[in-house]
Amino acid sequence: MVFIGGAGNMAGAVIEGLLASGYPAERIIATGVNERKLADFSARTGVRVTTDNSAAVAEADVLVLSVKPQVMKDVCLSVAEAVSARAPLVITLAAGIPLAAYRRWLGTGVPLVRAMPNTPALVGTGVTGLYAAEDVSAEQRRIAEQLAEAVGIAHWVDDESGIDQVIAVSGSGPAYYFQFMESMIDAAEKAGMRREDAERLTLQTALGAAKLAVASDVDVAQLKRNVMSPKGTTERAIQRFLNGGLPDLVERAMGDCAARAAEMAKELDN
Ligand SMILES: NC(=O)C1=CN([C@@H]2O[C@H](COP(=O)(O)OP(=O)(O)OC[C@H]3O[C@@H](n4cnc5c(N)ncnc54)[C@H](O)[C@@H]3O)[C@@H](O)[C@H]2O)C=CC1
Ligand SMILES: O=C(O)[C@@H]1CCC=N1
Repeated sequence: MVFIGGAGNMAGAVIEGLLASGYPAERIIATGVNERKLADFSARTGVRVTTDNSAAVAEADVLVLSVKPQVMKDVCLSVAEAVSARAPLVITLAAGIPLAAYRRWLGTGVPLVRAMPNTPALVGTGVTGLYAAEDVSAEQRRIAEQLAEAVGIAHWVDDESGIDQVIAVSGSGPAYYFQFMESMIDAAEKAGMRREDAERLTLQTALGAAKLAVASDVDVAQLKRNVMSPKGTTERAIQRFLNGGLPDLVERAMGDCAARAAEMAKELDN
């Protein structure tokens, strides 16, 4: 399996998640532009690394594209010949680039899957949204799904636009929770707690809440009510969030996120 941009944040998280799930390091090649960064990544993970994208593609059965959207076109054009010659299953992780763009850049005969993972793949708790073009075989879909499931859960969408909804929920979602944790840590520190204590308590609380929600039969609204004693402390805090418009703010932020994905697609210069 070849990852173009393999030592980056997202591909690096997927690769490390794959290795932790038992995938052999010698079957992975990661490419990049920064030799030092690649050497560090190889030393840490044991995967093969190279700055030569086309040479790596020549060995690929599965090719994962994980460079920034802004450089994706140039990268695809530069490996198009190698991709046609090898005909690997191509899985792209990029936000905001429709499959139609890859067909223009790589040619029409290439089996294409869009995957939208998230960085908790690094610890095996990722979510990966998947969308396959019609000409992708059942076996190739299974390969993409296995890759996703090695690092967390997989979620297929029927329409390509569904990927933008996945971005708004789970692709970008970890950052929403990190923002919330950061705000809690800052507030606790301001109130007088030592920062390291504020971090420890905030992170364990986030972990506990997520674990409880996943393990529980009741929905999150009920779990919230279970913490709120009538006229108690939690009720006061939740009231502040509601008065401050948190639900509407979350809805608008997620709408902005999905809209940005659609906007990025329009910014492509073919
Ligand atoms: N970071 C995230 O949480 C998520 C990112 N994505 C997508 O993943 C893609 C990568 O994002 P990140 O990992 O965050 O960015 P990143 O900047 O951490 O990684 C991109 C990597 O590509 C390498 N690169 C740049 N030009 C190259 C070239 N010509 N050939 C080979 N490698 C090259 C860079 O050195 C870098 O290591 C983006 O398209 C993004 O939309 C998708 C889901 C979540
Ligand atoms: O912020 C971004 O554009 C990427 C896509 C999803 C998460 N990070």
